[in-house]
Amino acid sequence: MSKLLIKNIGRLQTPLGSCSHYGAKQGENQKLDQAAVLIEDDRIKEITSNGTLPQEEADVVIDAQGNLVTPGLVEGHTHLVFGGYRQAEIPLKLKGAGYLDILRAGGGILDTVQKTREASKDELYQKSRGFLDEMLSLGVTTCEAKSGYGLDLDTEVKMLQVIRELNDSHPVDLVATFMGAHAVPPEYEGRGDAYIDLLCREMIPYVKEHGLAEFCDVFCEDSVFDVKQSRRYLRCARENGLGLKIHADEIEEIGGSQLAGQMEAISAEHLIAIGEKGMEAMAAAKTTAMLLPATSFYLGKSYAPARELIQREIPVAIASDFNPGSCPSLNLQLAMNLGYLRYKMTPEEILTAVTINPACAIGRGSQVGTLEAGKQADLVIWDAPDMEMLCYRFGSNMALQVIKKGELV
Ligand SMILES: O=C(O)CC1=NCN=C1
Ligand SMILES: [Zn+2]
Repeated sequence: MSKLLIKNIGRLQTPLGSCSHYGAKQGENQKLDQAAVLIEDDRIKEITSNGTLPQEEADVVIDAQGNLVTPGLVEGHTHLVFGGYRQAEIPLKLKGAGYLDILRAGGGILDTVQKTREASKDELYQKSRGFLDEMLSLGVTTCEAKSGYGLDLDTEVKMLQVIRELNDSHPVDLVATFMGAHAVPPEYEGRGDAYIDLLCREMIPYVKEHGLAEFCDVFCEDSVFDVKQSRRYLRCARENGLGLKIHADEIEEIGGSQLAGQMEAISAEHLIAIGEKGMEAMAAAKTTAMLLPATSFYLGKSYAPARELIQREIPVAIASDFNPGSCPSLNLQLAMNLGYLRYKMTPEEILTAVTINPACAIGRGSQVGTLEAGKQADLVIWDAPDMEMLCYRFGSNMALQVIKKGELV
């Protein structure tokens, strides 16, 4: 049994509990000064404060040098696994082409689909492993990853197997989401309903039977999948015992966030264009709003109404949305900065939004997302005295040391 002590923690800041926080609770953090954490194997054993230390001896001692310590960051929304890149879209965007214009012209997601179908599993594995190494160095200790660049069974399975193999081999814990309804593949062009039939008849049952994903996600958007198609796909996911997520109201408001609330989806993602009815439905269902501010930044779009979502007592999470098309940045710290500067969330609300709330939105709220005895020992020692400094500084990696399952990584 190994024992690790982290001492001289100037400030230990964490949400508490295993449930998502909303409304006034979005900003509720425990703040302990002059703290210490005793870790036994991969679990937190004891937390002390005000200069006292745990009684038990430790094998290894880390001096946090008076810095801030928080839970490891939980990245709640990525398209981590993909072939190729889409840097060629930038000149088009800068000339005014919209995200959906590029998709309708057969580029965008479908460009990545072609490159992902062509890529070998090992090539995808190595590339994604490199991204995870970088995310870990930024303080991310748990990460959701979606499929959705295959749009045929073989390639979707290839992507989900890459996620499973990364989860087995990399320190970062991964949670897989099947997103076969990311776009209509070329071979089904103009036949979206028939593709939804294929997803429901063949792909979702296969994914469930082989334990390849815990959630299903759909891109409910103008010119992609409408509410009717999204509902049919999510009903099939629910019948197969998979959790429900939905890319909703990213570009146009077509009713995705309303559908999320009506179906009691665990989360709805993007919400830049969310309206009154969508907020009402999500508030009633306590569906988590997974906000993606770096995508707003990159697309030059407006920002989701985070303050109103908090006011409506909808749980708010913040994620990177790392993907080759609408957000080629995996930096969750940047998303935190944008949460401060553009969503006008407080540092406490932001900490909740990148720890316990995304942990709950990917089914890991009882294991990670807070620093408490019994939780998994995933922590970050920051080059900052407090959360205000962490949200204020941007462009640098502020993570000094990352502890994953009780080990310095
Ligand atoms: O464009 C992409 O590859 C990722 C994306 N899916 C839905 N919105 C963005
Ligand atoms: Zn996304």
